[in-house]
This record gives sequence, structure tokens and C-alpha cells, in this order.
Amino acid sequence: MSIQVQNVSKNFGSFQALSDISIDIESGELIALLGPSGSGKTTLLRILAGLEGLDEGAILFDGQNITNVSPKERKIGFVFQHYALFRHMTVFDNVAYGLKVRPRKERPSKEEIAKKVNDLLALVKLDNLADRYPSQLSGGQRQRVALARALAVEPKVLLLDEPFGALDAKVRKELRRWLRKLHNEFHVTSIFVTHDQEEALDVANRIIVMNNGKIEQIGTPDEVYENPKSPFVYDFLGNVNLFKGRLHNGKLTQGQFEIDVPTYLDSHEEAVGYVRPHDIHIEKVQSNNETVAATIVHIHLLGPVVQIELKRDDIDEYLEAEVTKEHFNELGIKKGDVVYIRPKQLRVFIPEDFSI
Ligand SMILES: Nc1ncnc2c1ncn2[C@@H]1O[C@H](COP(=O)(O)OP(=O)(O)OP(=O)(O)O)[C@@H](O)[C@H]1O
Repeated sequence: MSIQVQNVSKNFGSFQALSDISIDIESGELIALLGPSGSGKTTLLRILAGLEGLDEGAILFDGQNITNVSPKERKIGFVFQHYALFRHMTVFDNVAYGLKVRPRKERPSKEEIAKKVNDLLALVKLDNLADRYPSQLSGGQRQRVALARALAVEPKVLLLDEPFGALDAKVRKELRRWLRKLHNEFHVTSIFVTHDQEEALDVANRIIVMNNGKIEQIGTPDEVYENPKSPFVYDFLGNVNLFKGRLHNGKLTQGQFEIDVPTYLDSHEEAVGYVRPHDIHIEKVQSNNETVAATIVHIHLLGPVVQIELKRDDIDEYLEAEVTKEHFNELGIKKGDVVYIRPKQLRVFIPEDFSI
């Protein structure tokens, strides 16, 4: 089912939680709603579910305006952070619940329900635990039951609110795989809320980045990571180094450092160059003035990647570079060495970009 959010605004008293949000979601997408706490993610999800009203705008499912349709009639599956499983029911009964409570005319037969539940439990690899109660399961297993239960009723849309938020990092990773797998199997249009950028980049086919009740950017993980539209998105999606300087004649200047930025021909007294750690090139001998001297203050080995923390020699600022282990070995550098760093790729923002 496709979803259109058209110019939706929502106030709580005098506080504007969502302002003029518009989104087009195609049928079968797996969307991450990403943003800091309070940015409006849950409010938007609740509006989609019909659990919260809206002040302005409309919600369309498959082109039909469902703004005033009840939550029940929207045929939505829900998974929350705190697996709200029925404690007194077994795993099997939890998954079967939504089918068993259907009105008699729509209810599948007992055998059909059993087959469906067993298939779903096999899919989330819990078929051997069907008779257990929620208290006898780990957090990750409970969340898999919650996913199976949400899918049992064949929802047209699956909404997940920080579904893995309460779990530890390793289990979260495992559940991301489940979510992708289930999504590939069922193709249900799914939207999940997260404030974990890695989770969003890893799982979603598109990411909606929210800030202050507004959409900052919508795009594929690659687009939002490699081509952030605003300083906020740059900052929110990964580590970044800032080169604050002056923009003049296609050059960004800061202290001793000057770099050609031919695509930025305007002049501004204040501009900031954003550079990802993996776009910082390190050299031992200065090649030109597009480099700046810095002292290595910390080296952090992370398997195949090496993170290098540096302090600039000209101003009191720190930088972070990321190189492959192989390149690190070639460089032969150590803590305390003075090296020259050069941004390989730099994105310039001017003051008005900060006021989106
Ligand atoms: N029922 C309500 N009454 C008043 N204010 C509310 C209500 N629900 C949400 N808000 C406010 O609206 C803003 C957005 O809240 P929302 O829960 O949508 O944010 P979020 O992005 O999901 O945050 P988090 O990641 O912390 O869950 C917050 O400032 C919140 O305090």
C-alpha cells in the first residue's frame, strides 16, 4: 500500500510538533524515520496509525483519503519498543491472537490459524519455543514474537516505534536482519522509528531525517550519507570535521589553511567546510597549502579501520581521520607525530544553510 502524507501539521497546545510535513511512500518500501529526541517521529507514526489526530493536512493510503478513518479500519500492524506481549499467553497464542479475535465471518479455521502461526514462527526461528510464555524468552526473542504477531493479521502497513530500542547492540543487529528478511518476504510497506543512524542506514531503503517537527531530507541511505542537504543531516549521520573559515573567490580560508572550492563562488565572511573522517588525507610531507599541520594525539585500531585523532597546530581544534589498516601501515605514523592533513572532499555551508 502506498502512503501519502500531505502538508500535515500538528500542535500540542502552543507547541508545534509537526509543521507542514509531506511525504510520498511507495508500496513495499521500508522507511526509517530518523531524528533526535523530540523531533516528531512518534507523533508522525501515531498520526499514520490514526491514534493521534492532525490539525492540518491529510493522510492517503493508496490514493484514498483516510484522515478520518478509525485506527482499526486502517489495517495497520504495530510493534513497539516494549514488546507488549500478552504475558498469560504462550508464544503461539500471542501470534494467533489477532486472527482468533476476528469476527466469525472473517476468521480463518483453527487449522488455517495453526498453519499460519507455525509458518510465521518458523520464519522468525521460534517454532521450537511456541509453548513458552513471554517471561521465558530473551528480549530479542520477545521482539521476534512481536514482529510475527504484527504480521499474522496481514497488515497493509507495518509501523514500528523504536522496535529494538531496549535491546543490546548485538541483539539489535540480529533483529535488523530479521526485519529485513521479513520485509523481503512480505513486502508490507513498513515505517520504523529510530534515533540510531547506523540502524537507519543499515536497514531502510529510504530514510526520512526529521528535526524540530520538520523534514530535513528524504533519500536513500547513500544519498543522505554521501550528500547531506543541510549541516544538521551531515552532523546527525556520522562523524564530521568542521573547517570554519571565510569564503572568497572559490577558496575557503582558515588560519594557514586554504583550499580550492571552485563550486562556491559567492563570498561570505563565515562559511563552514564539512569533511567526513574517511575524506581526510594524511601525508607525512607537506605537498601544498591545501594541507594543514596537525599532531597525532590518539590512534584507535578498529579491525580493518584505523581512527586517528589529531590536533591542528595552527588553531586549537581537533580532527578525526579514518584510514584503512593497510594505508595506516604504509604511512608508518605514531602518536606524537606531526603530519599534514588535506580534505579530499569538502562540502561548504553558509550561514543561511543553518537556519532551515
Ligand atoms: N500528547 C502530547 N502532549 C504534549 N506534547 C507532546 C505530546 N506528544 C508529544 N509531544 C511533544 O511533541 C514533540 C515531539 O514528540 P515525539 O514523541 O513525536 O518525538 P520523537 O521524535 O518521537 O522523540 P523520541 O525519540 O524521544 O521518542 C516533543 O517535544 C514532545 O514533548
